[in-house]
Amino acid sequence: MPDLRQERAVQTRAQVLRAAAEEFAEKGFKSTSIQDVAKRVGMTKGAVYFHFPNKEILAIAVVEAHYSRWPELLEGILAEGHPPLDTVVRVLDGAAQAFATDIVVQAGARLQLERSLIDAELPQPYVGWTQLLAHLLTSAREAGELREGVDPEAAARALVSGFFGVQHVSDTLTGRADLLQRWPEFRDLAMASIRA
Ligand SMILES: CCC[C@@H]1OCC(CO)=C1C(=O)O
Repeated sequence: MPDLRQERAVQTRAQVLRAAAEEFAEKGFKSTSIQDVAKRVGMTKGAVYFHFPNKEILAIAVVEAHYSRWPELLEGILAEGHPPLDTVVRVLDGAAQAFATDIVVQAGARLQLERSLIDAELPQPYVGWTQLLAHLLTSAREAGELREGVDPEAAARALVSGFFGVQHVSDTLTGRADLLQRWPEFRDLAMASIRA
């Protein structure tokens, strides 16, 4: 018999995390209180503190949930067996979709922007994406898909900066409403410059 109490606790933690993501995405770290999160999820403050002893720990959990999306996304695309450069495009298109629609991803991005205001050890931003793309772009070079002279590490850094900039500009100007139009504009330019 599965431990129903354990199952309940896992569900409650997930509900609190989502409510916190909605609050953080909307108002930012400083303007969000545990009380706001509790009210949003329809629980007592004590119930929230049981899962997350303070707001900093809650912010870390939201940022970690944000980053947990990417290995899942990559796994699904790798299973489809596309050539490496096509995989790069699909992974970044998937990330754009997530930034446009996933409140946990949006909250994680905002918390990372506010990291200097948060007294917590948040994961270092951008490095995970850079390593992921550098690995795929190295495979693309080995498969002859990259233009002569394109360095996979440099291209990975440029793609991460470009993607970050596009989603940030879109968020600032339209709350990411135009992200799925704006992202392909940059993507097509960038891919044309590195494709063999
Ligand atoms: C794929 C671009 C990188 C991505 O853009 C926003 C953000 C949030 O911190 C990112 C990260 O930390 O890697």
